[in-house]
Amino acid sequence: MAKEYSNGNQNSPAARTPPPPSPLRFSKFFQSNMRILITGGAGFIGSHLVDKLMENEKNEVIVADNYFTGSKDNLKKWIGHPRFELVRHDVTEPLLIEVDQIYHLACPASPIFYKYNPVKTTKTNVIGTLNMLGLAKRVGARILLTSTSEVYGDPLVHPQDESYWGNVNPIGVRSCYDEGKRVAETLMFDYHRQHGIEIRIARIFNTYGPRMNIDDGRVVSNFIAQAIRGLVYFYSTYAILSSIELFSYAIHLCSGESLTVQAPGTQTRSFCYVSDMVYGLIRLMEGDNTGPINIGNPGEFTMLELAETVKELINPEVEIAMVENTPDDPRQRKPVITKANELLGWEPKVKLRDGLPLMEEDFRLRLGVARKK
Ligand SMILES: NC(=O)c1ccc[n+]([C@@H]2O[C@H](COP(=O)([O-])OP(=O)(O)OC[C@H]3O[C@@H](n4cnc5c(N)ncnc54)[C@H](O)[C@@H]3O)[C@@H](O)[C@H]2O)c1
Ligand SMILES: O=c1ccn([C@@H]2O[C@H](COP(=O)(O)OP(=O)(O)O[C@H]3OC[C@@H](O)[C@H](O)[C@H]3O)[C@@H](O)[C@H]2O)c(=O)[nH]1
Repeated sequence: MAKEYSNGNQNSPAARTPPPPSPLRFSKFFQSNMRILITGGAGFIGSHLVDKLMENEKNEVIVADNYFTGSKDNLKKWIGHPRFELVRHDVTEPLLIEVDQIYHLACPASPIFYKYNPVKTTKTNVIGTLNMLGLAKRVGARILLTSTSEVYGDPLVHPQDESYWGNVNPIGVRSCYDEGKRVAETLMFDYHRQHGIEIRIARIFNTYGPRMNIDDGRVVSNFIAQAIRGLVYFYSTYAILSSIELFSYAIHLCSGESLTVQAPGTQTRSFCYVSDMVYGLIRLMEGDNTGPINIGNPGEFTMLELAETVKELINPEVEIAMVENTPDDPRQRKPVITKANELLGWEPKVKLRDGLPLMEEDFRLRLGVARKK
């Protein structure tokens, strides 16, 4: 008698049994426990996150980046590693891969770069985040968005905790970034509520450290590069033309390598060292809370105080110059980190005075300027 069910019958129990796993499942080839996508992983924070995640041998890391502000150089130690893949990809286009977690960082972070092509910045934040949420939905991945303190705009509440809704100009030159990130947060929560996607949102405050672009334009990288370049110009000229040192000093003053404090200089920021940031992001991804959660260092400094600190630590000779500011510059920023502390067991460890010299070393190497004995 013919078998009642055959494999060809789509309604048979046999046909409904899932197929056995690939015979390569237990082969000698590497099988990771966790495949992690990092968009924007060739950038400053992203590349440090790659370093940390690659330390775990059970992780396989894929970076997707269009290299607008990032660089393969930041990842050179991983290129060719069997657990690492680097893909040139713009997140405004869909990406079809299979991953377990997505750290979605892709977006220029420095004001001069995000203002360079504001329409593209909005597209990156909105379409890019939609695409990554679509990917998370298709494969059931958990997704973390690196949002920003800029969602608080020019805050009327100080310090800022996560319940504050912000004071953002919707039509200003910074809006592509600020409003772009606010929409990205909205999309994250709507995908969470509507489709059950597992989301995590970090609100990052000004972060600094090695590998920032030397011409990034943000305040810490500007001041460190200016202090080092100021030194090289002064000392090299001094060494060669010691008899006319006054002349060389005059040239040094005219060389533009003063610390450019944008007026009024009393505006404040809180600076987080990059290793603290990366640890916070991983704690958030691995914990149970959706966020948004502030991740930043609550130490608060005026830009004049920052300039004085850089001057003292790196180049006591360098001048401080007051220059014109840009529109909509927030007057104050300081995170409340109670949520990060209580929910993630996280707090920053590196003080500004300890982090600046670590960054100085990296900038000296890249600028080819040794510390003067
Ligand atoms: N560094 C900070 O102080 C800070 C503060 C708040 C939020 N953030 C957020 O953290 C993330 C990383 O910041 P960062 O300081 O490392 O900046 P970064 O500019 O060094 O890195 C951003 C990366 O994203 C890539 N990128 C930009 N647009 C892309 C696109 N359309 N498709 C694919 N890749 C793209 C860039 O090439 C770069 O590698 C950003 O989302 C930023 O908004 C950073
Ligand atoms: O050379 C400079 C550069 C900047 N500044 C001042 O330094 C302060 C900080 O400016 P930055 O360019 O470093 O960045 P901001 O803190 O304004 O925003 C940054 O932090 C939040 C992130 O989301 C963004 O990555 C970035 O926009 C501003 O008040 C600015 O006027 C200077 O005084 N001199």
